[in-house]
Amino acid sequence: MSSGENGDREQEYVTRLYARLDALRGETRNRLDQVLASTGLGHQGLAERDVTAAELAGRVARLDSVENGLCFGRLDMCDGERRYIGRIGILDDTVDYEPLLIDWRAPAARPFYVATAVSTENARRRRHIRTEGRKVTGVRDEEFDRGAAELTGDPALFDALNAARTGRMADIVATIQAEQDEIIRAHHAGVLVVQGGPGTGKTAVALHRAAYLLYTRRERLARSVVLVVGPNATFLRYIGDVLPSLGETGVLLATVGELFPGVRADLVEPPETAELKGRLAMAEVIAAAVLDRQRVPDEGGCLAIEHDGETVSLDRETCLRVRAKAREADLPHNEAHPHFRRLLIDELARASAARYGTDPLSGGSLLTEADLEIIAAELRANPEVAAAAEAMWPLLTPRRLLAELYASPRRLAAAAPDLTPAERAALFRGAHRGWSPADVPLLDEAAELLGVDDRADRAAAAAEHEGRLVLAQEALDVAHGSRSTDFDDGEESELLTARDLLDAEALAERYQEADHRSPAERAAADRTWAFGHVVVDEAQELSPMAWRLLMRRCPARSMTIVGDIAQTGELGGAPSWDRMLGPHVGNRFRLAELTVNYRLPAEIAELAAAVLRRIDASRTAPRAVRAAGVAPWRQPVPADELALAAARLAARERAGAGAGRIAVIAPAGRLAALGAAVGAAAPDRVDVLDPRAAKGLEYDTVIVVDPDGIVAESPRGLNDLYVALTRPTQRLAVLHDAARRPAPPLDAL
Ligand SMILES: Nc1ncnc2c1ncn2[C@@H]1O[C@H](COP(=O)(O)OP(=O)(O)OP(=O)(O)O)[C@@H](O)[C@H]1O
Repeated sequence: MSSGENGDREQEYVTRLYARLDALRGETRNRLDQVLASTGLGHQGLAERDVTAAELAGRVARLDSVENGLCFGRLDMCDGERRYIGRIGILDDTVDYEPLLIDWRAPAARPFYVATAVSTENARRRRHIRTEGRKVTGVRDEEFDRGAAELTGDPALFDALNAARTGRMADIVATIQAEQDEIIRAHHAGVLVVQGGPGTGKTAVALHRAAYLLYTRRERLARSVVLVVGPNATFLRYIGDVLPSLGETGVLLATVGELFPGVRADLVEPPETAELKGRLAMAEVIAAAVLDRQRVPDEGGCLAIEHDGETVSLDRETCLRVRAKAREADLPHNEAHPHFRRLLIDELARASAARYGTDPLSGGSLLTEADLEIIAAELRANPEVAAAAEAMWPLLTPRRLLAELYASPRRLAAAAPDLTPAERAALFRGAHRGWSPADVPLLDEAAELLGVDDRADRAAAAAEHEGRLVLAQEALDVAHGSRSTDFDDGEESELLTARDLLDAEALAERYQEADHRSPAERAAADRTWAFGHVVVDEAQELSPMAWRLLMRRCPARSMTIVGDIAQTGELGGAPSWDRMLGPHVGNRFRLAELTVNYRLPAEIAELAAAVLRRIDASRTAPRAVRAAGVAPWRQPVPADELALAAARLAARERAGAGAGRIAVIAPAGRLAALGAAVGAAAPDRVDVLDPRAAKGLEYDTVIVVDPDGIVAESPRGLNDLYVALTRPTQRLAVLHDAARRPAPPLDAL
């Protein structure tokens, strides 16, 4: 990129933009201070103040977040118009509010991403402006009338692709490519699936699409929140800077395991158990487990209650009838409990009436409806009746249901008759040891079927309100008691006191703390939150049960789903998009494809493509846009020296990689030894991980240790190897046991 005269001129413009940005920040902060300081508002006024304050605080955060790379491009249109393109839109307050800077998401910015010499979109020139801090460091032009640079000749893109990795994903707003732009701005309102090989920018595109949707539908999405789902916490940390750098902070990033408020899903369990729990059949198991908790006396048994010195009993058939009637209401289990209890008491009352009040002559009842009601009222107060109702139709939390299911071979057998004994044994857990990520969709399923038992919450809320009333009354009494008594006759009645204006109820409302959490925080704490849009990354890994949970979180089915079927590593993951999404949206999803590999240099991409052919000969590998000049290499090492050799190589690569980052990717079984060796030789900027943890991440150099071990370690081992080989942006080394050549195609290195 050159700077020179153009650079000086752009520097002037950019300086002006930053001056305007500073002024906007100052104005917005002042308004926020004023709003926060406003007093004397009624209850309604306070609520409105909080909304305005949250809106202004969001605007301040947005203005602060765009400091770096505020302006990165300019479009010169054929009619002489100039458009500066940047992270946000800024208007000129001195001249008719002309746009000084156009938000990259605005329609007017689109030609910057899609114009070519063939289709110029009325643009004459595209200018890339590079800045460091507030200083313009380079300017480069593409003149469309002279033939715009091909993709392979775009230096702004190559600078970004060749830059050393920092361990945090960066936004690509200055270099979005046309096929990516089309997906980011897609009008499709429903489910959009983005399929693409590794390094095609799926994650980048999905995050920029979230930012785009927030821009175009801010009013609605800011309130209903965008949820971004990723495979693990490391990945979410890796992508965590992208949306804030685009000025979007009100987004919730979470793994599926984090989507059941109050549950920490940190239990590690065998992949086979996770796969089993992810099967669609588990929905039926949970439903059967709920029904199994609605108990009646065993064959030949009966329900017997001591009441009023007598035993009142219901036989099994009557209990079955009561249960069937309660089920007919088709309510969630907990919500049906009061109904069941009412029906049970009615039957007990009838049985009791039959004992006390049968006419010896006619056999009919001697008791009136009113008598029956009295007996029922007595039964309602009888603790034995309450205990029987609880035993037959217990109020259950999802956690209790699942923990007691896992803990009981009898319950497992009753709820999961179609599972094999070995599968049921895999679900069995003698003692409760916490929850795994695969348990979360099951807890969610249970929550749906059980319904909310919010009696405790309601009682707590009532107690709190009561407490506020007492406080308010005391406050009013103090105000009344401390009023001036120095009145002339008749004067007192002319003066209004706090008591005249307010009653305790109204004052209590004012004491009620406003909910100061952001919409994203509130969404995170609410299992029933309906997100406005859901982005799912590495979507191929999700189990059918996880999809059920996600679909519940997004009733509007406004979703961007990105992934690569060829990278599926989880046993319960997707074999195809149709199979995965069919049960939820049929064929009502749009499939878009990304075909260019921005991560891998051509030399490594070629090797990865050979592995892909072995996974599925019908799949086409994405085309690489650049060469690194370094062919991947293979190093045979005696088996017992693999860890040491990998550590030495990592240290050497680290010394040569500048500020870059290195990964050692190996079978899970080797991680402990490798971690120790690498930790001693090259403690920082080197990660040691298995392919599953490496999913979605990227490094300047990758050292794959024991590739055959990776393949052997899981039924989807070849997919895992594919993931490992597709993580580097520059260099790839393969270390293997010297006693054997690795399996093809790595043997050809
Ligand atoms: N238009 C672009 N400009 C600059 N960099 C880009 C562009 N598109 C993608 N990249 C970079 O390419 C790399 C790969 O992108 P990303 O991680 O989004 O790919 P992916 O398809 O999600 O890969 P995987 O399937 O391996 O997770 C990232 O460093 C990303 O920033």
